[in-house]
Amino acid sequence: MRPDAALSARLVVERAGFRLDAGLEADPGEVVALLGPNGAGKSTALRALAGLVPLSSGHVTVEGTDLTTTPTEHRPIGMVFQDYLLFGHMSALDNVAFGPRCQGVGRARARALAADLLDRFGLSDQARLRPRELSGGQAQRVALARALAARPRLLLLDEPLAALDAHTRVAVRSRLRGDLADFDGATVLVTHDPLDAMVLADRVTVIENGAVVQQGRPADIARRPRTAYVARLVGLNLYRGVASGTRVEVRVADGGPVEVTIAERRYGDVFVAFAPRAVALYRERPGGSPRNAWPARIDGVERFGDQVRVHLDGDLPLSADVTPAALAELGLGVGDRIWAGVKAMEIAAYQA
Ligand SMILES: Nc1ncnc2c1ncn2[C@@H]1O[C@H](COP(=O)(O)OP(=O)(O)OP(=O)(O)O)[C@@H](O)[C@H]1O
Repeated sequence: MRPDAALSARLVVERAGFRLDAGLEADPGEVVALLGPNGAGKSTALRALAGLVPLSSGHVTVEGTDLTTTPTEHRPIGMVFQDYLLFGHMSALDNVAFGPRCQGVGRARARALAADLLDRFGLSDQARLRPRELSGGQAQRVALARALAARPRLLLLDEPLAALDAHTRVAVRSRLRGDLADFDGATVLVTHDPLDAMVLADRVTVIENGAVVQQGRPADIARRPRTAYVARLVGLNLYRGVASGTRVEVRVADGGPVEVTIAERRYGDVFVAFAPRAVALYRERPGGSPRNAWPARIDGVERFGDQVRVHLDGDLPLSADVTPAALAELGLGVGDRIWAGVKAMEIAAYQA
C-alpha cells in the first residue's frame, strides 16, 4: 500500500454464487473508472467502499485512515447515484446545503457555500428550482454539487450519466471532467460505457465476474486490451499466441494454429491486436504484401459510423471496417468467401 495514496482498498465480498475480489488504488485528484459488463460487481465494489455492503475481508483506506469498520455516515465520502436521489421537496440550493448542514454548519453559511458551488457549476439560475424543474443534466450536476458540498475525501459516482439522453450525455460528460478537476481527493466512477471511462478517468479498472482483469491508463487499455470483453469495448481484434521472432503462432478456439507476422521481435506468450480498419478485404488471395492473409467467410455486416463493419469467420475470426463503396465494389455479401489481409506494421504484440 502506498502511504501517499488517496485511496487504497481491497474489496472482498462473498455472496451465494458471486465473489468480488478487487484491489483499488488512486492518487490524490485521480478519477478511477470501474468498467465492466452487467453483474460484474462494479456497484458492489462502490457500495463496499461506501460501507453499504460489508466486506468479507480486505480493507478501505482513505488518505491513510483505515475506514474498514467505519459506518457509512461517518465515512468522508460523497456519493452520486444513477438517479441522483435529490430531495424532491427542497430547492437545488437546499439540496446542496444539506451536507454542510448535517455537519453542523449554520444555515446561512451552508447556503452561502451551496450558492458558491452552484455558481461554480453555472447553476445559479437554477438555485431556487425543485429537482423536478431541472433538466437531467442540471439534476446530475446539482447531485454532484451536493456530494462535493460536504467536502468528502472520496467521491463515489454510480453510472452518473446513465439517466441522461444521448445528446445531453455528451455535453454533461465533457463538463463533468471539468467539474471534477478541482477535487483533490480520489474519485471512483462506475460505468459500463467505455467512452465515460476513456473521457473521465485517469485510470481504468476493468472488472469481470468479480475479478479485476485489467488496470491501467485509458490509452493503454484502449491500445492493449487483455480480454475479449475489453477488446470488444475498444473495438480491436484480439488473440493470444506464442511469439518467436517476428512470427506469432495464434491459437484460435476451433481450428489449427494461425501464423501472424508482426513487425517487432517478441518471444513468448503474447497478445496480438489490430484495428478493424487495418484489415483489407480481397476477392482473391493477395500477392506480395500484406504477408498476413487469411481465407474467410462473411458472417455478418453492420453499419458502423460511416463505415461498414464486416464480421469474418475463418482461420482467424475477425472484424474488418471498410467503406460502403469498397464493399459494393467487391460485390460482397453475407456467406461470401474472401481473403482478409493485415500489414505486420498494423499489428501490436505485447506480453500476455
Ligand atoms: N443486494 C444483493 N443481494 C444479492 N446479490 C446481489 C445484490 N446486489 C447484486 N447482487 C449480485 O451480485 C453480483 C454483482 O452485482 P453488481 O450489481 O455489483 O454488478 P454490476 O457490475 O454493478 O452490474 P450492473 O452494471 O448490471 O449494475 C451479481 O451477480 C448480482 O446479481
